[in-house]
Amino acid sequence: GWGYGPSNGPDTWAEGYPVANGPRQSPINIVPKDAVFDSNLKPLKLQYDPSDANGILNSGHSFQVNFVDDTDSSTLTRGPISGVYRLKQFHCHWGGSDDRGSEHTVNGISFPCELHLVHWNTKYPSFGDAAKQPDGLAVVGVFLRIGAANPNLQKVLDCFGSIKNKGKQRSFVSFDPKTLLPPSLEYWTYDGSLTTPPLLESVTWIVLKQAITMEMFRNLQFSAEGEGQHDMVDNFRPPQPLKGRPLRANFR
Ligand SMILES: NS(=O)(=O)c1ccc2o/c(=N\O)[nH]c2c1
Ligand SMILES: [Zn+2]
Repeated sequence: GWGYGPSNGPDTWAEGYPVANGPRQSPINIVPKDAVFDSNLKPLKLQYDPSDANGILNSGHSFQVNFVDDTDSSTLTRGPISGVYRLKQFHCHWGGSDDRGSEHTVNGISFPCELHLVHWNTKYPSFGDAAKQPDGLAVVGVFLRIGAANPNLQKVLDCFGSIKNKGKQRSFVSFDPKTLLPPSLEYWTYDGSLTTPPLLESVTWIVLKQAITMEMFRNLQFSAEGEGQHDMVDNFRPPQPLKGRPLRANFR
């Protein structure tokens, strides 16, 4: 299956997923001077219930913290979107060294890590259905830079010992993802896609301008137990062509 190695990485994905060359692919390189300030863009409204946290998994592509999403208890509203989007999961992408790892770049610069908070539009019956719609998903992207440990993110990283290998999962409860957000919620927004196969063009991207700090981790494996050591690093897709899409900002 697809991955991030030389034989199954991002440059090969178009073979199995032709949309990889589509008109609204993600991530992109963000050029702040090309962003258009839009005064109609509202502030983000994130309302999360920590009791919705429901386990942490090594998916073989990233770690993923899953949330119960059968009620409107953890939602994203306002911002560039209309309606109510439910939080389903968050995960990260990171590099094998501190000079790379994020999916979005800013003026061509990569961050060592990027956090994605994945939400789906409740006008559709499920995440799976929403993921097939042009307005189905909204992902909040947060850049992470090396610095002081974030005590809340540390709660996530402290689980990695028990989900080292692909397919491993363990309980993870009572966690508020809002604690992973920076003080400022100023954002860029554009229409894009999932950054992993199936690369569906269903994501309203909301990328925060301000980064949070973290102590870097690199102790997960792509491989299942007993399948050999394949360190989970460099699990990022490089920037894709903008193809004329507008990039908007809710700040000047
Ligand atoms: N990396 S990303 O664009 O945030 C993202 C979010 C949710 C996803 O679900 C996926 N397959 O079911 N891929 C995927 C990528
Ligand atoms: Zn992601």
